[in-house]
Amino acid sequence: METMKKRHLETVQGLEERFQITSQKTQKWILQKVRSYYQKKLNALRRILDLYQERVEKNKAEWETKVASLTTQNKHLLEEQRAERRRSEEEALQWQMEKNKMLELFSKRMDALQCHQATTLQELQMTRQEIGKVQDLMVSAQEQQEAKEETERSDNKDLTAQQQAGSCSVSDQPLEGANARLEELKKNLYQREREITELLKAERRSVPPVPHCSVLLPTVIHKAHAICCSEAETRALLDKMIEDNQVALAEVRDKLDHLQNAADKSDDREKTVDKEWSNDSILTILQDTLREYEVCHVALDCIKSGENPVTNDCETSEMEDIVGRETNAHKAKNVGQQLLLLQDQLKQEREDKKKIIENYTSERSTRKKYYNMVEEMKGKIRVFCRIRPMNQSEASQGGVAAAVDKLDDYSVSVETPRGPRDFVFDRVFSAEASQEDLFQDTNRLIQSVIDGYNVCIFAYGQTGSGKTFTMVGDKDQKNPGIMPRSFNAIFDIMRDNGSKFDFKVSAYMLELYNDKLQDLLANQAGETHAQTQPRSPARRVEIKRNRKGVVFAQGAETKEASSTQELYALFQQACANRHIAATKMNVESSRSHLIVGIMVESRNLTNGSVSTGKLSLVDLAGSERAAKTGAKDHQLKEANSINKSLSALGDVISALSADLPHVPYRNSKLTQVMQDSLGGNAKTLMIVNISPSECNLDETLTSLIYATRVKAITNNAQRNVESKEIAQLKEMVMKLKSGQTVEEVNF
Ligand SMILES: Nc1ncnc2c1ncn2[C@@H]1O[C@H](COP(=O)(O)OP(=O)(O)OP(=O)(O)O)[C@@H](O)[C@H]1O
Repeated sequence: METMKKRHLETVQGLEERFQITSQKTQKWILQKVRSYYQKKLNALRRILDLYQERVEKNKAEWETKVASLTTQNKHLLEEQRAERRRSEEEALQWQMEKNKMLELFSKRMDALQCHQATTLQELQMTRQEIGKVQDLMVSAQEQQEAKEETERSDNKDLTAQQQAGSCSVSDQPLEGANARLEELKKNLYQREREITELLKAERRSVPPVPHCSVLLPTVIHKAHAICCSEAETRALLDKMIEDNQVALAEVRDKLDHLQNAADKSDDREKTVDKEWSNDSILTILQDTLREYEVCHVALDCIKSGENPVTNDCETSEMEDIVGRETNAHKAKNVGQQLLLLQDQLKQEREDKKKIIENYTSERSTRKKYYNMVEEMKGKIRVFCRIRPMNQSEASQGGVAAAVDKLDDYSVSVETPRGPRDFVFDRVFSAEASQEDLFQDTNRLIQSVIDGYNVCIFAYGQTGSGKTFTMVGDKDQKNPGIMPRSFNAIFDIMRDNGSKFDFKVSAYMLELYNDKLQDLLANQAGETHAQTQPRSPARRVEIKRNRKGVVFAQGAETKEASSTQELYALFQQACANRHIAATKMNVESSRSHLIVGIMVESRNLTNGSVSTGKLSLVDLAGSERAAKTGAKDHQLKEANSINKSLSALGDVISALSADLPHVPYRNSKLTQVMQDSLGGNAKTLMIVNISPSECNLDETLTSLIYATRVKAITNNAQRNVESKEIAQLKEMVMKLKSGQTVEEVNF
């Protein structure tokens, strides 16, 4: 038992020892396992941490670059903002200066007006004095007449009926003349008084404590008009007075002769003292009246012609001759002095008027300039009008007198059977204006193209009115038009900005002939066509619009040009391919619409942004009547197609100017081509060309009405500019589309 117990204990001990050994081993193993598990986990976590750290580092670096680029951009923006502020301050200063100038002009004009008012008052005073004198004269004449009649009745009752009648009518006549003159003078006086009251009222009404040009200008213009009108009225009155005076003078002379004859005869027959006295007194009255009329006549003539009045010895003696007697010399001198005064006043008034007109014209120009600027800012299409010189055929048909007249830089007047009709445009160019003059006002738009705007310049007008001359120039290019001048201007501006921008110029040139778009650059250079024969079909050209609404010609050959010469060579190639033919109205009539598109891409070297401007230059074919141009067969077809497209253009213009919801752009290819220029996002300039001749009056009026409607259309010009990143992405897309490989780009 003891042995069994001992063995059992030994076994238990052994088991316990084995268990301990096993459990120690297991524990170690488990510990090892756990350790290696956690070690692995730790390693994995370390790797993840490393990765995260790597990423954080990378992100940090990226953010730092971004922050750096944003800081630079911000710096640029701040600089730009500062420059902008400086510019606007300068502009504000300029505006202020202009405003001050206008105020100064206004105050000068007010002075002139006040001067005019003072002169008019003086004139009134003198007219009153004159009326007083005439009234005195009338009273004394009437008294003399009554006294004479009294004497005649009592002392000389046997005077012949004929003599009585003669003397009566003779003595009544001057009174009637004087009465009429008095009435006229009174009328004149009342009118001047009314004018002055009105002027004073207007002045009181229109002068606010701090005058504002826009409020004052209409009043000033109104006053200037009123002065012009009053001057014209005064002239008319003066003419009438001279006329009446002449009639009265002739009548008095006749009567005087008649009376003298009668007196001579009666002298022979009956030489009674009473009769002599009577005839003498009548003669004296008549002679005095005659003298007065003569003096009046000379005075009126002097006033009218603006000559010096009778003041020096020689002239005084002339006056004395007119007056005829020593006793009247004194009177004549008085009249001479009055005339001198009147002359001075008249001279002063003329000078005032001249000044007012000058001020008015300069102010009108300034006003129009600012008005145009505001209109341009609003996005209004600008319209210039150009009058062509009269050609030989017009001169032979309707004479050299023009039916169209340039009133000033902004208005043109057309003489219609119903009277003159005026049209106002952004600029009006007369027949004498040179190509240079016209382009000076167009140049600003070329800068806009470089800045990334879409610009369209097109010429419109009847056939032979000078569209091609304006857009292209003459045949031998002695007077180049807008197109070649624009090419020069583009490259000039590019040269000036070469240090800040990288430029790329490309162009397409199309013609719209018989409602088909033809690519004028698709043919080989130098290849010319039989001018009226249709060309072999080239690649199909279609008009498309991009997402921004900018029109482009899909399928048209777009060629790059690196200099004016290269661009001009392309243009010459296009012109050589154009359809031109002789018509009755024009020996070189364009039978198609010419469309030149020049794209200018400018990459800003500082911030990498890219802007793309497009200049569309359009020389439209002329509207024409078959009867006038003598079109037949295929020329008639061409003319119909031209008129159809122009009528579609007219419909688009009508819809846009009337703000209709639907604009029928799709009715013609021409309107599709010009969609972004009319009511689109382009800055547009229309040049309406007109003939000066009366024989083209209907067409001229139609063109001007058409152009006036275009003036009402508003575009929404926007810059086409993209950031560096977008430009790069676009470039990549283009390369990928054309199958090229692209390098990875870090933004
Ligand atoms: N301002 C101008 N000064 C001198 N000559 C001019 C002027 N405008 C036009 N001409 C001349 O008048 C003629 C007709 O002009 P042009 O060919 O430019 O007319 P058009 O309007 O283009 O006609 P079409 O619509 O038929 O093509 C040309 O000989 C041209 O040289």
